[in-house]
Amino acid sequence: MNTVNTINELREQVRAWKAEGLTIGLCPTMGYLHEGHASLMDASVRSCDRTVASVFVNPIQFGPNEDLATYPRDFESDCRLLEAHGVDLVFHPEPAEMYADDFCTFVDIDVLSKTLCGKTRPIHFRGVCTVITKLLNTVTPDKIFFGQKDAQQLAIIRRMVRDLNFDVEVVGCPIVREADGLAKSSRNTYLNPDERRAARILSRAIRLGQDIADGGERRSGKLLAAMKEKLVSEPMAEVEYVEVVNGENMQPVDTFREGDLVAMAVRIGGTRLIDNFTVGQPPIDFQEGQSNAD
Ligand SMILES: Nc1ncnc2c1ncn2[C@@H]1O[C@H](COP(=O)(O)OP(=O)(O)OP(=O)(O)O)[C@@H](O)[C@H]1O
Ligand SMILES: CC(C)(CO)[C@@H](O)C(=O)[O-]
Ligand code: BAL
Repeated sequence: MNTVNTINELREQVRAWKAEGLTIGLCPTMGYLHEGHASLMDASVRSCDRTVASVFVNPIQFGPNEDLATYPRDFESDCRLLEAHGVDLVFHPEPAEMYADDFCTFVDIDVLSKTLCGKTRPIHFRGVCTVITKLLNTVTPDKIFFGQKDAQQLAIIRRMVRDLNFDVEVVGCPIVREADGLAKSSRNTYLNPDERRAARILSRAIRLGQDIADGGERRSGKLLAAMKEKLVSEPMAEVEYVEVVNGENMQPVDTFREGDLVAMAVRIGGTRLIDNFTVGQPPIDFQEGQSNAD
């Protein structure tokens, strides 16, 4: 596995592979990798001849009061995971390589970025769309892989690719969870043991929502009321939002149907966690009694 730090080196490697007729998969990440990220690498390695992973904590997608400075980083451990999962090339640029001092071109997306996480993170998706555009223009992959954990991000990238005619297939990968149901996330490392236990409430509320939807309920208000009640039963949980939105345009719906998205952001202590399910997906599985939080 090779590591490159510059756009030019990345382009050079990609050109050589393309000259050989090889297909390329791209997995963008912010590092501090776990099995959720590994599932994207595995999907790419299975279906593309070569896999590129990027490890870059993208400063322009963080708001002024967010955790850019403290975001966890461990590039050596990331490389071990990437190599073990068959990644061919890691792109690990410095911020200055991606954003020159006079950088002033952004890719912004309307409508889909105004709901859910976009309400409290108003510049976030502009930062994501801009960095993904730069990566797509450099790597020109056949496929790009994203996790369903960041469901709004995935919907936004699908729309950006469609609206701007990028010649790439966007592949969404299922949420990978801990044994006790918590969605794997780099930010889980911020949780102290009590908070980690409290964080189980997100997946419990997801499972409750799935059971209610599977039981035939179609009124968003009823579903959300039950999920909120479950979430606030955990004293450490502070609900930012729980919403039901159309699975494609991310706009709220009063009555939901298969393919719609039920998404939440919840603070546990100081840590903001997200989770979601798509209506019609099989119920999530977790072990009630046994937990790696204990
Ligand atoms: N548990 C997971 N299951 C599946 N995909 C995941 C999971 N966690 C992250 N991903 C995906 O990995 C990619 C990179 O995500 P990122 O580096 O932000 O990791 P993260 O663990 O989600 O970190 P954060 O703490 O920022 O939420 C994204 O496409 C994201 O959806
Ligand atoms: C897609 C991404 C790597 C862009 O910086 C980031 O938003 C993430 O890790 O989900
Ligand atoms: N996975 C989303 C990256 C972020 O929260 O900035």
